[in-house]
Amino acid sequence: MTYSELSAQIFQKQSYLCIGLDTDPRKLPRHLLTESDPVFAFNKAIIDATHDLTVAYKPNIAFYEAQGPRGWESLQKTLDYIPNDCFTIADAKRGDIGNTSDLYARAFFDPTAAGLAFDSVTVAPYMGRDSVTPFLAYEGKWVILLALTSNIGSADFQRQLVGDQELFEMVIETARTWASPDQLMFVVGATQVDEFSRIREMAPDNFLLVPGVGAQGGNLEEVSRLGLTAKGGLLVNASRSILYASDGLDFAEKARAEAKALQTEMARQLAHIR
Ligand SMILES: O=c1ccn([C@@H]2O[C@H](COP(=O)(O)O)[C@@H](O)[C@H]2O)c(=O)[nH]1
Repeated sequence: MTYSELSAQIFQKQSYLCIGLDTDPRKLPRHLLTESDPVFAFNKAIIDATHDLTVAYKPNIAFYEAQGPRGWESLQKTLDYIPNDCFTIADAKRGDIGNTSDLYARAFFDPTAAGLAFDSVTVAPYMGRDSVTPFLAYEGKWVILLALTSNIGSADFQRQLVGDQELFEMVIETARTWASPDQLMFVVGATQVDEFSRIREMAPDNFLLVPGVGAQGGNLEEVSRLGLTAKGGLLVNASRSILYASDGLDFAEKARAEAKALQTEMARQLAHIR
């Protein structure tokens, strides 16, 4: 999906919601456990219940890898099931020396080489340019680079001064010379709202993937006020608060209600721009 297509989806659906498919087999409603693939059955029900309210789905790859080959199969089926009007994010946080990143990129971007067909993958910047550029070699595919993450440990390295900048600022400034906003987004935690204006100034056109509303307590209204652009420019993720709103027969209905509440607030915020 291109930048302008993603932007158009945001205004059409009045939503910049990204639903995180962090599907933990230990948290599935009991009635799904008799299905041949309970993880896929759960994801399918969540997608059916929410696809009109969300512009993106973000399976966190750890939840699938932890299931071995069966998990990869559930992931492939889930990806195939996501409607074409939704942007797809492999939240894998990859990045290694060039030839290894090349294979990571194939794994998430190249179905002709037995890989998956995601629109984007999250990448860690720590190993530098040659660890990131192999992902950018795929035209039309996106790198979502970790900049300022939502967790407490983000202070350990990302907030440290390198010269007169914090490390996350250097990541944003440098990575912007590697790719255009058509292929490069940044991860900025919703819990980092004090830094949002500064980040928006540094990356005025880049989409920001913002995890941390819902279970981590980030504030959607503030993130939106400081991060939205005339093109949208935000994908705000929620995972647990939507997926596990109920563990009963009504789980999909309750998930929709959670997604609807976020989308309603997003529509209200979108009315303030343009
Ligand atoms: O800084 C980051 C980067 C990634 N994540 C991921 O986003 C979701 C958040 O899940 P919630 O249940 O909505 O808290 C999860 O997959 C994380 O690995 C993040 O939280 N922060």
